[in-house]
Amino acid sequence: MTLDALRNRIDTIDAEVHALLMERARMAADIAATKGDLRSATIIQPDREARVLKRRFDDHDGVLPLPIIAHIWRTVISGVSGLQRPFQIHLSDSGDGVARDVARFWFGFQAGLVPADTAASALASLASNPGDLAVVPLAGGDGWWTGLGETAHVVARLHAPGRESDHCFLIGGALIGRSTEGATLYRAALGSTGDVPDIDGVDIIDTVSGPGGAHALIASRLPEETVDKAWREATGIDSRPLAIGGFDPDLISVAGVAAQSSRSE
Ligand SMILES: C=C(O[C@@H]1C=C(C(=O)O)C=C[C@H]1O)C(=O)O
Repeated sequence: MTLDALRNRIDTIDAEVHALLMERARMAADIAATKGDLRSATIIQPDREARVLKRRFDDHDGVLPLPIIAHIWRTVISGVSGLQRPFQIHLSDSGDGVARDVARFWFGFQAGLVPADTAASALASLASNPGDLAVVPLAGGDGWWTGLGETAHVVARLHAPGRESDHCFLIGGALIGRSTEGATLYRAALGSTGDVPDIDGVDIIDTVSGPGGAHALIASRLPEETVDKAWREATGIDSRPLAIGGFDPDLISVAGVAAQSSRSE
């Protein structure tokens, strides 16, 4: 085939892909109408978004590396979500650009980013803008996650391709759907010694100690009651671990595989 003929074929494919994308985007209005109240946490649903993305990863077979597929779909999902209810992303960046990279990869360049000086101020912005999201790096160790609970919750653990050791948490305001699949995250009190218990099926993600005592950020796929009982037994503390969100470990591991495949190209 000549170059012109090949380019004509690309033009035809582009028109088809574009028309299908617009058809998907037009569905946003019907979907929002079905969901009813626009001020509800059903508008942006991290569980459904994760399932859509994982289906693309599972079906993937072709020459385009997975991170490109992930980025395209994340941009589309972000756009379709924004058509239902506009939102902004509050960024707590420790100066290394990790949170910004993660936000751009997962939400595209069209998403409005609002820089925040600290994780705490990004979370405070969610309290006054409950339909917004925040991207906050775990690194830094100031235990910002102790501020999660009523007005904000973890909806995903993310990283940008090629930066898979730099985890960020995606935090949703009160009007963002809660993740119910995968692992639940808890804020759990530690004893005065700060000793961290070793419990099967419970991962310790971070610890912090401050004026309010020592706390651990833990993740588990076990039922809440099981985590509560095991934690109380192991620490001897009469305090229920507080669920502060969840994330899908499978999603991040698939994205990790995606990142590796891009590096080996
Ligand atoms: C379209 C929906 O709304 C949002 C957009 C999604 C998408 O573009 O696939 C998925 C979940 C929601 O965050 C939906 O709930 O299905």
